[in-house]
Amino acid sequence: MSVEIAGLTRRFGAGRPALHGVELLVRGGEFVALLGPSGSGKTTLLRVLAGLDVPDAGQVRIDGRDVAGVPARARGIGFVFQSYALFRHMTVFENVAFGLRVRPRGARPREAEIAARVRRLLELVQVPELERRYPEQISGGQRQRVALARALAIEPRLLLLDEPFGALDAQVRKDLRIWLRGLHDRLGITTLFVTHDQDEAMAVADRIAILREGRVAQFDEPAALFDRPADAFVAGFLGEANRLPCRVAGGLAHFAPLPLAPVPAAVADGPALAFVRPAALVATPGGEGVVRGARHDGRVLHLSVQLGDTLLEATPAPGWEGPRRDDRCGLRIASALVFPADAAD
Ligand SMILES: Nc1ncnc2c1ncn2[C@@H]1O[C@H](COP(=O)(O)OP(=O)(O)OP(=O)(O)O)[C@@H](O)[C@H]1O
Repeated sequence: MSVEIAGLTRRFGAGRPALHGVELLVRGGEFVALLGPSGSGKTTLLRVLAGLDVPDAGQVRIDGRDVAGVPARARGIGFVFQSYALFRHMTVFENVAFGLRVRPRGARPREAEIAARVRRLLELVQVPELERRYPEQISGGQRQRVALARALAIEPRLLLLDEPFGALDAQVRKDLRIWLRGLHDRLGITTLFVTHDQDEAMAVADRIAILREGRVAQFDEPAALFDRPADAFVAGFLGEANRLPCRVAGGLAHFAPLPLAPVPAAVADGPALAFVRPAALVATPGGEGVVRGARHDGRVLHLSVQLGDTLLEATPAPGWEGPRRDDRCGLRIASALVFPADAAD
């Protein structure tokens, strides 16, 4: 089911709106992550989509239909919010059955059908043996699976997940996100997923919407966001990057007084800011830099290099075996993302 969001604005009192003209077009069956700094409006956006909050302006269309005035329960949306924990006084079974039991009489399935559907869902989320337990008797990861089963019980057309794995440790999170993506692919439900975790967003989403101060800064595939950020905010927000003030003249960014060769820059002449990923800052033996730290992450070696007063994250050139602390080195920029300084943060 597609989701079209146009000009969506939500204010809470005076000051900057929580949502400030959000535009987003999510295709049916897509898995979209919403990523952004704290307070950028991610949760507010999900709440408005779910019908739990009302926008001051703008439109939400689900499968082409304007949902303004449609109450949450009638929207056919499943959600897993951190704040919507499982009901503690209900068993796992009753938690999952809840969404079906509260339906109006005419739309409510018969008891045998509810039971069959709950068991199918518990199989689907791989916790069929837990149906008689209470939430406090199962693990955090199992609770999240049950919460998801509860959200899926109403056969939603759209699934909204707000940091569903937030409280879990790193390995469980990883396992669950892979599993969630597989589940999404099997069921084909359009999914919007809020996360703080860039790696998580990159790993699960078809496309990522980067939110900033209540607006969508960029909405694109993970690799495109990384390689072709729309602005300095996105370039600095996603992944690691060295930020190097520079001056652009005639299509080249110059880094004086730092001893770095100029690089091509497609921006107007004037002060600018270059973002250089550590992998694109190549260190070679001998030169004006000094290796201050070397760290292996199991795959590649990361160097901290002091150049003048600046500490930069770099990568040794192929063939430079085992650079050590206090070694001298030179640096070469293999590629940079350059933005005019006045537009940069
Ligand atoms: N009920 C509310 N009353 C007043 N202000 C609110 C309310 N809900 C959200 N806000 C404000 O709206 C802005 C956006 O909040 P929101 O929770 O949507 O951000 P977020 O991106 O989800 O943040 P986080 O990553 O920290 O969860 C924040 O400045 C927040 O303080």
